[in-house]
Amino acid sequence: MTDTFHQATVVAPTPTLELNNRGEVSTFELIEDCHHLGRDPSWSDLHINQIGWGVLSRRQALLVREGDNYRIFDGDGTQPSRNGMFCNHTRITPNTGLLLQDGMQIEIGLSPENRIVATYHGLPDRFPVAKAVLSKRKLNLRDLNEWPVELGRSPTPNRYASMQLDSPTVSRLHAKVYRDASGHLTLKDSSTNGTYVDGKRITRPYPLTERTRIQIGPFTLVYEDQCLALEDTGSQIRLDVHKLVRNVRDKTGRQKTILNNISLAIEPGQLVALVGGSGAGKSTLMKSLVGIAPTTSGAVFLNGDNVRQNWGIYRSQIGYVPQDDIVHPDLTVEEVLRYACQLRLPPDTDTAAVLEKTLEQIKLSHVRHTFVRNLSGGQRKRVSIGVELLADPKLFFLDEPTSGLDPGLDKSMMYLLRELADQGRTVILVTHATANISICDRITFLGRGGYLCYFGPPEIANSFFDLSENEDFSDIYLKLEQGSTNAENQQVVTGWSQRYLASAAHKAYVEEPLSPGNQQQRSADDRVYTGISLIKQLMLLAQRYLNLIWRGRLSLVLTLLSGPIAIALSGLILHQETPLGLLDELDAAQAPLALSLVFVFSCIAIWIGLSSAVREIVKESAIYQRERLINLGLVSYLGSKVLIWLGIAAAQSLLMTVAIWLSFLEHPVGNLLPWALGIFVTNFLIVFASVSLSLTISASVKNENAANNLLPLIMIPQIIFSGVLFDLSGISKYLSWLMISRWGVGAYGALVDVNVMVPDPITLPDGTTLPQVFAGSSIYEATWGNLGLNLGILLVHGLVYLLLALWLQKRKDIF
Ligand SMILES: Nc1ncnc2c1ncn2[C@@H]1O[C@H](COP(=O)(O)OP(=O)(O)OP(=O)(O)O)[C@@H](O)[C@H]1O
Repeated sequence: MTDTFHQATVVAPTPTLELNNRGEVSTFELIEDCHHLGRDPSWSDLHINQIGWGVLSRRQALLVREGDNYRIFDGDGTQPSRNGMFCNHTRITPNTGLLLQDGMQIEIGLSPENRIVATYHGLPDRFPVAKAVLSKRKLNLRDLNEWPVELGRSPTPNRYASMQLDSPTVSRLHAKVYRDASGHLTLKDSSTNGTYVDGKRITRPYPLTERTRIQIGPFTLVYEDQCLALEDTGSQIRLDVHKLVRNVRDKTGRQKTILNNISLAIEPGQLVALVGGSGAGKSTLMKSLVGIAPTTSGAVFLNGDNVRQNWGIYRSQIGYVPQDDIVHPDLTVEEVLRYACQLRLPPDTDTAAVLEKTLEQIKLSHVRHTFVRNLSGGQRKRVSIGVELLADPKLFFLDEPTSGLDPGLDKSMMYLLRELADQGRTVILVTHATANISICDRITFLGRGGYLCYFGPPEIANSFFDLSENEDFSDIYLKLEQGSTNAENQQVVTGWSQRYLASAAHKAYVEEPLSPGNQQQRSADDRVYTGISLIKQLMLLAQRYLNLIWRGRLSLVLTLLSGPIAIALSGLILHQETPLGLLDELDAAQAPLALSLVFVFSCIAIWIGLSSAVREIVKESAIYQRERLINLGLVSYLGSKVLIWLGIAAAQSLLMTVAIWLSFLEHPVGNLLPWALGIFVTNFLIVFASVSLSLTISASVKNENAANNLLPLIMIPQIIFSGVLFDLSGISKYLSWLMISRWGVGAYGALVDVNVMVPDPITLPDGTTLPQVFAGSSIYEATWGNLGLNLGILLVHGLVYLLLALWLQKRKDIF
């Protein structure tokens, strides 16, 4: 037996590039040092010229060997391709390109309906590729024998027919795919935040067809060839801003442009500052990027999707901290975060764990039990940031997060934002503080009139604006403010803007990386979904509101006591009179006195109702706007206020009834129903109608001052048109129908039965009768019909005001 020695031939595997165009696959071996990919036969050696591959440019990519692998450049290496190439939504540029690693996927074009996915199979790399790049997964449904397929944050353990989609906004069992006897597949949503198909939230079982795109939280799945494939983990968001223009009318009605043809390309993971002089248009630009401000022309694309048309999908992936604080000052840090967590995240979320993680992220664990109002400005901003971080957004907008902070806090805030960007988030902030601007990846300098004067790395800005050695970043502001008149200054600004458009920086940082969005028009899904059930949201909001009211309990006590005190004072003045009880011998002065007293009761109840709730909506309008953009239901929001105020109104009415009982020895007769019950019900309905009216005022004004100023204007007609001080006839009679006081006094008058207190008129010997101060009125008739009418109309007043408040709030909706 001879030993044979087989020499093993080590064959170096050849890297390949596999192009997948909606199921049609072309594979190329990469053997040369340099390859050209495209449809141009004279230029490309990796050449494709088949029908249906139009998304590929004539000169799509250049591949140059680098070590064991290839570096890929967009276009021909100098000019970018038409549809661009992306890795994890970051555009590959013609200049620096991207070093390919085994398993990497490159997308050619951003349109989900029409793009090519190129997979590079190279030599396994010593350095692992970022997890997100390789996290594409596929579930073959063809041979599955367990149904349904579970999709969610935490599907049943050890279940093969499942896909785990780990994000705070995804429910544990978010959606399921069922198969019927004939093999048809149906997608059913069982989530809080919704399952979307092609941009629309599904509200009933959805039959899956070839290339159905399912969006669950940040994840995108595609059903294709009987497989469910994870197309995008949504862990990275790029922003492409195309020629944004916003025209508005100024006070004189003249049209003015506040955003002037702005284009930007913001890559995933970048920290971008929007800077410029006051009124340059930074906040307007930011709101347009968030998608909450309209634009006259142009569009903003997130990963290729038009933000306004796809708001429903991106809503949970966008964090937005506006200029005003979006947290209640009378809650503790932990309470703010807990309520936000319960309102925004699925009910099966581990709230405690999310809270801990967020507190750590914003570095506020040590002040978790401190009231927000007792925090420093920087800490308060961090709480607002924390509220937004709960849902782990991949795109973060902050409007002046460092305003009013000292230099140290400004620095630590900027470093916090840098950290967030380094974790893969795209962070965009408006700022006036430029001391730490150098840690940003891009700065966007706007000049007056919304002109883009610079967009690029901070280190190049100085040379672009010709700053001398003695000048620093703040001198750019001065350069853009030059000119002694508005017209001169505008010329300076447009000069810089034109210079930028013609610059190499514009080519490198805007033109080349800017990607065409998905141009398919889609009607926006503009409904607000509450996520958790309406009742649950109502109870949560009511609980939060009660908590807030309890924190201001001194004013609550004053509200509760003011009615009884006013009644006690009236009782003190009238201690020798019997205004409410029926006298054995009728007295002409009693009925007017009784009317004056019930008029006072009525005014007290109206004032209490009006004054206590008139600031309740307007004072939290920033919080409302932000929460409404996420999932706040209108009915549950207003309902929570009404629910609490109904409770307070009941307590007030009870205390007032007790005060009447104690202050006046003679009580009304109570022919229709026990007097105490009647007074309680009347008082309750007056307070209810007044609170509803005050909520309407609160919903209609811009600030708390305006609400306060309106109070006397609302109260005075209630006094004048009550029907007690003056006789009402003609138009004033009809106007009085609009007053709560008219019906309040009517109900009290019927209960006290003021008509029966009126003695017969005195007849003179000549047969004429002496005129009476008060001769009785049908308004105070003590019948069930009249009492019911007065109480019923008080109820109608309350309900109509609430509907009005609802409508006013709805009008504030952006979507
Ligand atoms: N809806 C609107 N109608 C009319 N003018 C508007 C409207 N929105 C903004 N403006 C005007 O557009 C300009 C830019 O406003 P914007 O708030 O975006 O500026 P800014 O750069 O953020 O200013 P600041 O730094 O002072 O906050 C201002 O002159 C503002 O008055």
